[in-house]
Amino acid sequence: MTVNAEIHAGGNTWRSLPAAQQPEWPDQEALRDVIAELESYPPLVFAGECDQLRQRLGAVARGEAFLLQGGDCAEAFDAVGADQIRNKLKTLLQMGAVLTYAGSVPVVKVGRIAGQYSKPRSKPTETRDGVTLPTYRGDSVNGFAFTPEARTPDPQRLKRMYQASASTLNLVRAFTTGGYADLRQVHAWNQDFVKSSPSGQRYEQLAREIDRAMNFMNACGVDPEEFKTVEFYASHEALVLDYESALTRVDSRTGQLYDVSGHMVWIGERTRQLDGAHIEFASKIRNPIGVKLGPTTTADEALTLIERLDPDREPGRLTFITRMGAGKIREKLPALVEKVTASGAQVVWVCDPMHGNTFEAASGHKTRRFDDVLDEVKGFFEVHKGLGTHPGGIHVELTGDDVTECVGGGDEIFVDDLHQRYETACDPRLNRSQSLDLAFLVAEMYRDQ
Ligand SMILES: O=C[C@H](O)[C@H](O)COP(=O)(O)O
Ligand SMILES: C=C(OP(=O)(O)O)C(=O)O
Ligand SMILES: [Mn+2]
Repeated sequence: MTVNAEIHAGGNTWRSLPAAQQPEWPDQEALRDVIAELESYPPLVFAGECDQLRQRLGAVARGEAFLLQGGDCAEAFDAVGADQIRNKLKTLLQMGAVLTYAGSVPVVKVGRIAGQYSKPRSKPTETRDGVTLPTYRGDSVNGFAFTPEARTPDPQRLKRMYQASASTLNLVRAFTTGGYADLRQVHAWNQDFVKSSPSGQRYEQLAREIDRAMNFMNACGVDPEEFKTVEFYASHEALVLDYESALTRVDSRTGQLYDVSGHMVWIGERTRQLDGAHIEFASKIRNPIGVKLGPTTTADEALTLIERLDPDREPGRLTFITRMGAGKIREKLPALVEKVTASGAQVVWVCDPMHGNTFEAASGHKTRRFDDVLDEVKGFFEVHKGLGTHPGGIHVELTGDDVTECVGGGDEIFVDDLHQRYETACDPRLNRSQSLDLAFLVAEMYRDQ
């Protein structure tokens, strides 16, 4: 074996360990063919970009920047269109502008985008009217329609995941470097929104202030081209390990392994077993890694995760994304933060205020209350303030479209409205107005910190 082949084999050590939440592909030979094809595809990201994001996250870990990570719960193949991608990006850029300006902090912008196609589920099957079928596991695995054909896992979908990720990332790169994301467009992102929404009007006020600040900087001689491009990164849950490891490559510069399916990947609450395949896989790659931590996480588990994933204690390598629920965060988070801090590790602490606050409305819709989301973020800030640690960022499920999936917000959505535009393939997302509301409130919390 050549040195590189040996190192690459290191990317497959997970295969001997139990892997939770993997699809039951009916045809193993078809799966092997797909993996071989994926292995021949070009990388979606460059390892150097992953390093750059790790450095940016290092600044977050040191308390010098804030992470904004957001996007769909589950991206869908039929939503890979210019309008949807632009709306999501625009929402994240607007939130980033609010946080940077009103929170006075550099914001590292990372989408749950261009790869967020695979879902862990709480049940393996779904029953409707006495018919039981495999549960929907994301467009990378099976179809959302409730038919035996759609719900049968099909490995060909992994190739569509790659293609959908590539198209999405291509447009995101075009927008963020080609002028659309130019800070001087700060008003243009809001044009369709300002009249119809209170948060849009509040944003417009802020955009005017940003304009004045930019005019001031121009007058001082700052080159306006400085504002032209935005650094934006792609992230997703590394769930289907056959896909992730097929896209894991040896970096020619360093000889190290990178998962080139996205800049950052995270391990979910349901797959973070210390002796499981997902943590093993993540331990072998150099990308920045996130791990979701739910309310049952013990401090010892968090410390072992650090040993496994960040043995060199490198700020920016490991992000803990806590998702405790509004009712539990104040009780559960302090012990984790205290013990991790005492161990000398410098992780990024991020609040996912979505996944601990999901409930089913009487109508049957899975939903979340904006006030619970906000309360969890508040609890997160309170805990970090109390301990003198840095509240490093937020991780949210959102979309740029005016959906009615979460209740509450300044432009209030009521439980009775949920059916109007409920479009998510999995979890309920904040719509654009709710996302902007959240950004303003988080900016205030950050400033008060
Ligand atoms: O983000 C995803 C969901 O939280 C996860 O798939 C669990 O959802 P479920 O309980 O509907 O399966
Ligand atoms: C499944 C998800 O989260 P968690 O692993 O925290 O439940 C998710 O982020 O969509
Ligand atoms: Mn989700």
